[in-house]
Amino acid sequence: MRILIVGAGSTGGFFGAKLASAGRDVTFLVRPQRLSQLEQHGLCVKSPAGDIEIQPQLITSAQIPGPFDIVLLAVKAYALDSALRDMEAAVGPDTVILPLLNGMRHMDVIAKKFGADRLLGCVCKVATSLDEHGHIVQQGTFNDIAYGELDGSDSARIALVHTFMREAGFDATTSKTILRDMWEKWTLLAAMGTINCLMRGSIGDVASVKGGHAFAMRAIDEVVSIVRAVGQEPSEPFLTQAYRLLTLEGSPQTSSMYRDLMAGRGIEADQIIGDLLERANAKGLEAPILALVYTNLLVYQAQSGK
Ligand SMILES: NC(=O)C1=CN([C@@H]2O[C@H](COP(=O)(O)OP(=O)(O)OC[C@H]3O[C@@H](n4cnc5c(N)ncnc54)[C@H](OP(=O)(O)O)[C@@H]3O)[C@@H](O)[C@H]2O)C=CC1
Ligand SMILES: CC(C)(CO)C(=O)C(=O)O
Repeated sequence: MRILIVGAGSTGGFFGAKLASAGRDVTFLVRPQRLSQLEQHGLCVKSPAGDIEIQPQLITSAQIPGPFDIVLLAVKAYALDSALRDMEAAVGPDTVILPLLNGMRHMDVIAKKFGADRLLGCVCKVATSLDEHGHIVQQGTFNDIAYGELDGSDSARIALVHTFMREAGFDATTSKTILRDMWEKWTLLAAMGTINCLMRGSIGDVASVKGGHAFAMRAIDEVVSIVRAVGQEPSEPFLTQAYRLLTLEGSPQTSSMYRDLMAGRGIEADQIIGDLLERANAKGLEAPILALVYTNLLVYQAQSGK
């Protein structure tokens, strides 16, 4: 089986480097700037679990040789439309597309472009960023990826994807509740992004100051009540863990959107916050904290031009 990873950034590069190190057939679809960076310096992952350095197989859009078995889509939401155009030649009748993107909006966009039958649900949990040399830097050691058919069924192709992904140096699981998993991940991320970006600090920074815990609780409550109304009911174990994680004193946890904001990079304000706010507004739900953080992020985007 062959996988094409679209985007050799912090998530695509991370999982791709692990898969390639485990001997899988991995090709990265990249754009010219990343191509020359990776050709010169290789693909490096700096991790507390051990560094990895590989010489990746790289192609640009014009060099796609034909359909791949799996396409792992690992671009930011604002780069989605152009990435879908660039990867067209890699998608054939039997290709399965696994998107690593956060949120839910991309699912409709991909299904519209390539058909829902080519799309699997997918969630990844890893904390990675690119440093100034283009190296992937992992915070913490968690590195989970889960995937499943959108209708929760068992299928031959899920079994094949799992055979390819498992035992490659990260935690790979199949899920029969992948849509709920994606909504839960979005819940976690929207709440975490709100706490980090509005308060400009890690979960622990916010939890340790007067009023910080109460603010975090209000932000989580708001996101959870919206998700209950517009998405899928989160499970009790997820909620227990989310409230604990997002109010934990001493926790250095930050969301990737916050890390991007602090580094002056582009952010996924629309995909992670705006889309949820829009869904809440469409149902006539109050969402004062989401509205506040969304405006805050739009100001950052307007000021930075990102
Ligand atoms: N980082 C994290 O900790 C986590 C991120 N996520 C989600 O994963 C998704 C990807 O994020 P992340 O990996 O961090 O993003 P990065 O910005 O680190 O990487 C995205 C990569 O996509 C490349 N790219 C963009 N457009 C194209 C294209 N048309 N063809 C080829 N390559 C392209 C960019 O390359 P170029 O240099 O050419 O711009 C860049 O290297 C996001 O939705 C994010 O929310 C999910 C879990 C954790
Ligand atoms: C799991 C988590 C919160 C880790 O950073 C993430 O997915 C993200 O930040 O995008």
